[in-house]
Amino acid sequence: MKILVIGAGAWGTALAMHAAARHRVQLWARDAQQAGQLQTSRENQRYLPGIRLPDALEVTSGDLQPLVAQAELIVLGTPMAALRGGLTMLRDCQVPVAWLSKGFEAVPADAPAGSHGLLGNEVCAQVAPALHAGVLSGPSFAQEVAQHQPTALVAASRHGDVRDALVAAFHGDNLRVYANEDISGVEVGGAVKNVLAIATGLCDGLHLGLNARAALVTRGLAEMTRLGVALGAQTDTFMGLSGLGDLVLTATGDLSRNRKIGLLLAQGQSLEQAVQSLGHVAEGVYSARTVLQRAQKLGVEMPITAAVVALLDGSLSAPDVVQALMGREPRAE
Ligand SMILES: NC(=O)c1ccc[n+]([C@@H]2O[C@H](COP(=O)([O-])OP(=O)(O)OC[C@H]3O[C@@H](n4cnc5c(N)ncnc54)[C@H](O)[C@@H]3O)[C@@H](O)[C@H]2O)c1
Ligand SMILES: O=P(O)(O)OC[C@H](O)CO
Repeated sequence: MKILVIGAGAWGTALAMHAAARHRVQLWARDAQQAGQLQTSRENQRYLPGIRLPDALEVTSGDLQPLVAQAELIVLGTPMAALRGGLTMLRDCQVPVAWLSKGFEAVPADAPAGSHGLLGNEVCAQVAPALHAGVLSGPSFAQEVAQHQPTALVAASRHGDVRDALVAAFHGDNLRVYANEDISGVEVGGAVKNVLAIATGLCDGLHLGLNARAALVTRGLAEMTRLGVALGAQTDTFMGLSGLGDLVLTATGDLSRNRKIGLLLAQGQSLEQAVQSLGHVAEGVYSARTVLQRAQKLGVEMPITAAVVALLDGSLSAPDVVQALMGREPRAE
């Protein structure tokens, strides 16, 4: 299969490396200089330092149209902020398209009252309704996939040909890919776990203990499920790879960029300092407000998410966040 991966960050590169063992894969970087450096040095020094790119992987840049015209599967490996543009560019494609982004679109600070950001599949329905598209998600640190460590992913789409193409492209060699039709559930899991990982990073950075972290993960899963079900998702999806699976990984795994943001905030860094020192995208920072806005519109209670938003906004300090969550009225589980 001819696969085009657009975006040479950590995750796009790791999946392109993996697929190159069995398919013809082109990895496209928007920065020609970066593409040239990857192609000649055989290493993505910025995003996956120390890991050699397979010889078969072609790294390229420049005009995307000829590459798009030849591809049998196109994967958008960019952050959520670039998804709308990518899907708009690909809207007339006749081959399956998948994105790797996990989040909701951020709502600009100057957006009119009542506006809210969308999940990837909602963006796709707006800008490319005829596209056969889906998402590849699940618990997966790029670094571990690039080093061939065992990983399980979920390919979610309403279109069977997209699910099949993703399984054919990526299943094998220590990577299992499960198929799921519930794309909204899979996307809500992937977006909300990032926000919750900021909360557990903060919790661990403040040394609140293992009991507190387990409580955040469990009550966070309840929040995630409530929002997903209100958006039309299946409850079972949240017990799967993109729900509980990715929440456990991201909330507890020190490779997580979202968790690192929480840890850095606990050390007293400002949000700007934390984001800058990370050097990678932490989608929870941009999605948190949208998650809360969608929840409020639907009448869904998400106290942990609300506390993370208040922390990111600077309206609550780290100790105040703990007080706000622990001081809530008792309620039934
Ligand atoms: N890194 C992981 O372990 C991992 C795992 C699963 C999912 N994801 C998700 O994948 C998405 C990408 O994450 P990442 O870790 O690769 O990010 P990253 O910060 O490592 O890299 C982002 C890359 O996207 C590129 N980019 C940004 N806007 C672009 C545009 N308009 N066109 C082309 N390229 C553009 C940047 O130049 C950069 O190369 C995020 O939504 C993330 O949540 C990441
Ligand atoms: O590093 P994070 O926090 O963006 O998480 C990466 C992946 O989404 C984990 O599945």
